[in-house]
Amino acid sequence: MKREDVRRVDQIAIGTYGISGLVLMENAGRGAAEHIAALHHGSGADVKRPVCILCGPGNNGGDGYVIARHLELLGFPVRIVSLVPTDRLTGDAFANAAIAMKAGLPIQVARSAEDLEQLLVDDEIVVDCLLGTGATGAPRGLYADAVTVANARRGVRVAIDLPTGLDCDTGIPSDVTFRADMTVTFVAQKDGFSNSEAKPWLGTIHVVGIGVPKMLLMEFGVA
Ligand SMILES: NC(=O)C1=CN([C@@H]2O[C@H](COP(=O)(O)OP(=O)(O)OC[C@H]3O[C@@H](n4cnc5c(N)ncnc54)[C@H](OP(=O)(O)O)[C@@H]3O)[C@@H](O)[C@H]2O)[C@H](O)CC1
Ligand SMILES: [K+]
Repeated sequence: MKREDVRRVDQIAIGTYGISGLVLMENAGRGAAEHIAALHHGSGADVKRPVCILCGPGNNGGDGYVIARHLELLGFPVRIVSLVPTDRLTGDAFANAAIAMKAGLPIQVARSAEDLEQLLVDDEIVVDCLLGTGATGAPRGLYADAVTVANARRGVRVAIDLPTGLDCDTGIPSDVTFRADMTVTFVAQKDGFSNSEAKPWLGTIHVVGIGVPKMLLMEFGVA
């Protein structure tokens, strides 16, 4: 699907079908958490690798707060690094950040590249909830820093909905693009994911359904 179509599906699911955006976000985050947890089984060790979730200013970041809550339930040590103060979040993202805060999930705010250098460490699962379908152009400022630092760390990288920096309609990566080992994308594959240029940045792709009715998916030709 094209970026604007998947955003339209989101709006219709909420506006016409009456599904709460919180329900869509919960389905997205829970589905993503289950794929991240499945990464662990291969290692055999019963110690679960710590997970660091990088959250941006929008609903892609909002997914990260849901992912954190579900991964904690699955036994993973989780922490959230937000690139914005949580009171800057709005809507469903703010709602889930507030739940995460009340639930005692560790949240740190990164305000500079230096902060990010200290906050991101090796041997973690790093989850990219920085920018999703709301991104326009190459990652700017602190978002570019976060991608650069995350790519430099030794660990497993997971992109949520799309790797920050990758244009999901064309598959063309920016100079600074999150190099994911796995991408969990919502509703349907994004058209750009079929571009071979995108492969090094996507890793293994999983599509997670978020409860959008089949009738609506059929209208957009994805069911
Ligand atoms: N049906 C679905 O697919 C669902 C998707 N979900 C998730 O929601 C995101 C889309 O969320 P949205 O809030 O629309 O957008 P983002 O989270 O991607 O954030 C975009 C904001 O980030 C700023 N921005 C945009 N481009 C850049 C850039 N190049 N560099 C830095 N910052 C950027 C911008 O904020 P401003 O204040 O600067 O305008 C954008 O507003 C989707 O991807 C899914 O993960 C739902 O959770 C479930 C349903
Ligand atoms: K992302």
